[in-house]
Order: sequence, then structure tokens, then C-alpha cells
Amino acid sequence: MANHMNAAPAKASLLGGAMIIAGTTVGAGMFSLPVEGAGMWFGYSVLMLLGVWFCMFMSGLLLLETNLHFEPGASFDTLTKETLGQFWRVLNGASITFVLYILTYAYISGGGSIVNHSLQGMDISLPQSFAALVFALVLALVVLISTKAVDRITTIMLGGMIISFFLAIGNLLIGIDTSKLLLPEEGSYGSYLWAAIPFGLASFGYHGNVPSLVKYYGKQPGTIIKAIFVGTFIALAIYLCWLVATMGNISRAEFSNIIAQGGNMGVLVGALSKVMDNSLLNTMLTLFANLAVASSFLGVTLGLFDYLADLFGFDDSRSGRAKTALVTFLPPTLLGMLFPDGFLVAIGFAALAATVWAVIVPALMAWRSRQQFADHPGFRVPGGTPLIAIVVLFGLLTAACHLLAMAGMLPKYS
Ligand SMILES: N[C@@H](Cc1ccccc1)C(=O)O
Repeated sequence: MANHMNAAPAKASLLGGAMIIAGTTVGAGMFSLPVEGAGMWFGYSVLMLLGVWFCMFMSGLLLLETNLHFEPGASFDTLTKETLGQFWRVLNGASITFVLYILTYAYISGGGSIVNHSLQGMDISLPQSFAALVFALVLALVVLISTKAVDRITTIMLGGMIISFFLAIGNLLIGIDTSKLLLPEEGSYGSYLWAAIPFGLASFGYHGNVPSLVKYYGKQPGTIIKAIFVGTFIALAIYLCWLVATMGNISRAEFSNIIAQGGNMGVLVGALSKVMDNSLLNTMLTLFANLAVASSFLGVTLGLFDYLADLFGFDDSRSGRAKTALVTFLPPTLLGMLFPDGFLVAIGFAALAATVWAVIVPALMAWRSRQQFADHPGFRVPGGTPLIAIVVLFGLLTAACHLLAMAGMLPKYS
């Protein structure tokens, strides 16, 4: 999750906004997709991604619709307070905080696992909890230094991600085995769809950036809609290539093995590395995975850092920032060291909480604001109330899938 808000150019370009959205969207969630999608395999995974992308794109537009009734700079707290009232304001704030914290933990878990995998390539082996600590400390230091430091570093990382992704994936795409992809062995597939939906939702989360885009561009719905469309579409394209590359090279049976080993990022990348014979491209793939999770970590924790500083009233002095850093990073880092392999569980819970603030609340707010601001309509998402209902149902369905999967009541591939 990149955060480029502070570097607003004199004339905000569409590309800048689209990159902000794509940078936020593409993150650790992506590494859960092939593992959680292994049960339903490629065809159903593509269908799920298309459906989830559509609903998450629409919920972003519904959020934008409400946001445009307020002054640029107004964010979730103001929007929920003015449209839905105190109950939703508190629930929404709690669900955002929860998502930011648990994603930070997921990134530390995934980051530790991928740092460990990278070090193994250099013949260094560390306990994974130590690798998680190193990953968290180095990046926390960047956030502690300044927002500007985060901004510069994520920009460089985004460039590195694009180059390394296309080099590594290009090679994997050439080597795919279409029969693996399209004609896997006999067995049931469709029933595994449900448990995977929450991971699709988490992978398409970016909604914290919608208020930032309104602040960045001002009240320009046309440009903002295009930025959200292009940004999420880039993410969709990257995910589809990623599924082709992983499922076209790793068989469904091998995925059982990956799942048995916890399904963390390092295990998945390790399995892919085995099928790549070129060591440079192998390095590119590992580099991409490191950059993807590191840039997401910086974006998410910067948001959490600013939010907690404001909540606790810590100032911007050196000691104030140190205190904020402590509350931001200590709990997830400790968890990351105690439970280094909770990556997939954490992404699932992030999805559950995200159904509230990234899906259901945006839909309800748009519905309310259409009544409240009936005399100055402004931008309206097409589709009327039925579209709002579809988005709410999607949120409820995803939450139900997560809860049922947790209770062991949905088929899970293993
Ligand atoms: N889409 C992000 C996670 C995320 C979820 C919700 C909001 C923001 C970010 C990822 O894949 O890592």
C-alpha cells in the first residue's frame, strides 16, 4: 500500500492517482490468492476475481459519491458521523483500526517468511521469528524518520516492483503448462469457492485512499472515477497474470504441500523458484515479493501511525513520534514473532473487518446521502438502489463465508 499523498504535483495527473490506488491494492493479499484458490483452481478463481473486482470498484464509487457532498479533506469519521450517526461512526472507526493492525501483523508474518526465503538463497538461515523482527524494525525505522522518507522509498519500490514483476512473471508465463491450468485432475472444484471469497475481498481493498484522492484532486468526479478504475484494473490484470503464472507452473497436488506448510509467502515463492531455472529471474521474483510486502507495510503503517498519533494526542517531536511508533509497531511485531505463520489467518480476518468499512458502510452512506442531499444531487453511481443492495449483499456474503470457514463449516482444500 503506497502512500503518495504528500507529493501532490502542481497539476494532479490521472496516472498519479491510478498509481496510488494500484499501489495500495496490490499487496500481501495477492500472495494468498493462489493458495486459497487452489481448491477451486483457475476457472473459478478468475470468475471470483471478476465478481469481487466489480463489487469493490462499485463500493469505492459509492464512497466517492458520499465524499463529494463534503469538503475535500473530510474522511471516514466525518462522513459516517454526518450520514449514519454515532453507532456506525464508532463501528467504522474500530473496523478500520482493526484492519490496519492486523494487516501490519500479516505483513510482518509474510515479510519474515519472504526475508527468510531470500536469505536461504544466500545460504543464511535464521529462525523465522528473527527474520520477522528484522523486517519490522528496518521498515518501522523508515516510518519513524518521516512521512517524506516513506513517500520516497515507496516510489522507488513501486518502480522496482513493476520491473521485477514483468521480468519474473514474463518468464513464468512463457513456461506455463496450459493443461495444468485448464484441465486439472478429476474432482470437485466449485464447492471451494466460498471459503476463498474473503481473500479476494482483501486483495481488492484500497478504500482508505478514496478520501485522500478527493483531497488530492478536489471535487473532480470524472478524474477520480478514472483513477479508481485504472488503478483497480491494473490490480486485476496483475492478479490474473499471477494466477496464470502460479497455477500454470505448480500443480494442484503441490499446492496441498504448500498449504500443509502454512501457505506463507516464502513457501509459495519457494515452490515457484523451483520451477524457474534462471537464477536472475528467480532473484527478480523474490525481489518482487519483498518489495510488494514492504511497500504495503509502509503504506498501511503510515496510516496507522498518523491515526494513532491523533487518537492518543502524541505530538510530532522526537519523543512523541517514538511513543507513536511504539504503539503502532510493538503489538504486531510481538505477534509476528510469537506466531510467525499466521499470514493467511490474518488476511482472512482483515477481510472480515474490511466488509464493514470498505463495502457495507460505503453502500449505506450513499443510500442515506441520496436522501439527505436530494436537492443537490451531484455525482451518482448508476444502478440506483439495486446496485447498493448488491454491494451490501456482497459484504454480508463475504463476512458469512469467513465466519463459516472459521467454524469449519465450509469445504477447505488441503
Ligand atoms: N489490498 C491490500 C490490503 C488492504 C485491504 C483493505 C484496505 C487496504 C488494503 C493487500 O492486498 O495487501
